[in-house]
Amino acid sequence: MKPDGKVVLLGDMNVGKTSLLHRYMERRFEDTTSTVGGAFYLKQWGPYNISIWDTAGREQFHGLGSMYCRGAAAVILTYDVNNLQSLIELEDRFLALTDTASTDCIFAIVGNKVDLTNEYALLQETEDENRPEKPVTSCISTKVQKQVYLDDAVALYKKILKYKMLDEKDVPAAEKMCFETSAKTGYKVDYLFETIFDMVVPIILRQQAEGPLQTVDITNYKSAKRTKSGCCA
Ligand SMILES: Nc1nc2c(ncn2[C@@H]2O[C@H](COP(=O)(O)OP(=O)(O)OP(=O)(O)O)[C@@H](O)[C@H]2O)c(=O)[nH]1
Ligand SMILES: [Mg+2]
Repeated sequence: MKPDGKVVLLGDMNVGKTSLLHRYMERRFEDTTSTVGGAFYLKQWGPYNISIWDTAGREQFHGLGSMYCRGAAAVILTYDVNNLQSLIELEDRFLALTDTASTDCIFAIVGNKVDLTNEYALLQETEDENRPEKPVTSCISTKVQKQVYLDDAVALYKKILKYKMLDEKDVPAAEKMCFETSAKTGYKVDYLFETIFDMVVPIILRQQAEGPLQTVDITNYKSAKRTKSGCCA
């Protein structure tokens, strides 16, 4: 089965890429083990099958990153809001891996683990009451001051546009493409993936109009039905 489009999660080890994808696809937060290589889930979105690739953040697997990004319609650059270095790494180490992505690839920047910050209670209050998956109130009292703010992510988004030589008016606004999430509570996880899938559809249509997608290596295919997390060999 050949996916119609491809979304790739990139970012440093331990930022929560596997947990985000697991939360979205399996509706759960579980203990993970550090990813080895990469794995993908298939998500049906309307008439399209979108593959969502989880990659390994560990340095030793870095060489694989550009292979996973080949032909990608969207790249989700993930950092941990409590770890400034994880944002810096996105620019220093991961951005270059996206050179193999589709020319009209969209970029999202995602700060995960907001549940650990002292801002989280406030964020929850502003959440829509009718959301199907309301975040559970955490009882952890060891909240910390965030290390990375949305403005920092917006600044990175603008640097990406520069790097890609894209004009701000030709791409989605930075404010729309910078997200803060919690894989642990589910905060904004559906919103993140579904915003991106909607944006990927026109890219799929364009890719299909222009000819077949590059072949996707399915040796690491992970069925969406399987529940074991961290199983990426
Ligand atoms: N509190 C909190 N912990 C999280 C969250 N997301 C992930 N974690 C924890 O952070 C650790 C790393 O999560 P992973 O999802 O394995 O991170 P990863 O980015 O896939 O790491 P690599 O596979 O090594 O690249 C695990 O202990 C998770 O339980 C979150 O939103 N909140
Ligand atoms: Mg992982």
